[in-house]
Amino acid sequence: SFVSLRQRILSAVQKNATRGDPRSVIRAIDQFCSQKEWAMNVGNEKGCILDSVVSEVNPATVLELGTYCGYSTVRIASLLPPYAKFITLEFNPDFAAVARQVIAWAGLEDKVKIKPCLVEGASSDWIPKIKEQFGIKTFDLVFLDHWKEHYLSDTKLMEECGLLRKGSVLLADNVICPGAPDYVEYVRSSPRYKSHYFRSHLEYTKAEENLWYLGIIE
Ligand SMILES: O=C(NCCNC(=O)c1cc(-c2ccc(F)cc2)cc(O)c1O)c1cc(O)ncn1
Ligand SMILES: [Mg+2]
Repeated sequence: SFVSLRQRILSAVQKNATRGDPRSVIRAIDQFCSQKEWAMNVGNEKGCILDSVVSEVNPATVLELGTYCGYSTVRIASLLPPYAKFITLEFNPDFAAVARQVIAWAGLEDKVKIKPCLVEGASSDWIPKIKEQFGIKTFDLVFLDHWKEHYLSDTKLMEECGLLRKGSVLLADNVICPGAPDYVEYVRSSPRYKSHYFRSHLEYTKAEENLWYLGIIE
């Protein structure tokens, strides 16, 4: 019967990565997606930029919007300090099902140290509930990688829900391809944000892409 791309990615992880070794899970996905089939993981080039931002911010609270197969979830979770709280939201239940298994294979599900809490459902439904559900006041880091047309509305929603503070960092994937022009326009013209971008390429291709970094200054 037909095996979906997400299932083939999971099989590649289970076949080629070592249980409990997050780096081998990342390597297995990158090898599959560069040698066999393209998939919309953030990839290794942008992934190294993500790693450097996570290491610099050293966040106690992280929100990821758009889990997909859990590739960036594993990258982020493997760099977090033991006390960190990490929530990743995925709308698509099929993606979430694969991500749970990829995160478990990396050993991050079991580790007391970090338990990325994978929440299924629309970000706009979940964002207003996060404070009470997870006992989180504000996020030190938000990684936006979900529907590109929801970047702006979800950022405004996070502001309204008081989930962002002075010093919070937002990192957005795909501001060029597929693109989030309204989001870029809003944050660039807002006095609340100091923004700049990291030049990179669309995962597993040579197409120009940027990761858009936002520091909240007010
Ligand atoms: O979050 C959901 N989809 C993934 C968002 N991510 C993307 O769409 C995405 C796309 C691309 C991309 C780039 C070039 C190209 F030719 C095709 C796709 C790259 C990326 O790096 C992404 O991150 C989703 C799905 C659904 O059915 N319901 C609710 N949410
Ligand atoms: Mg992306």
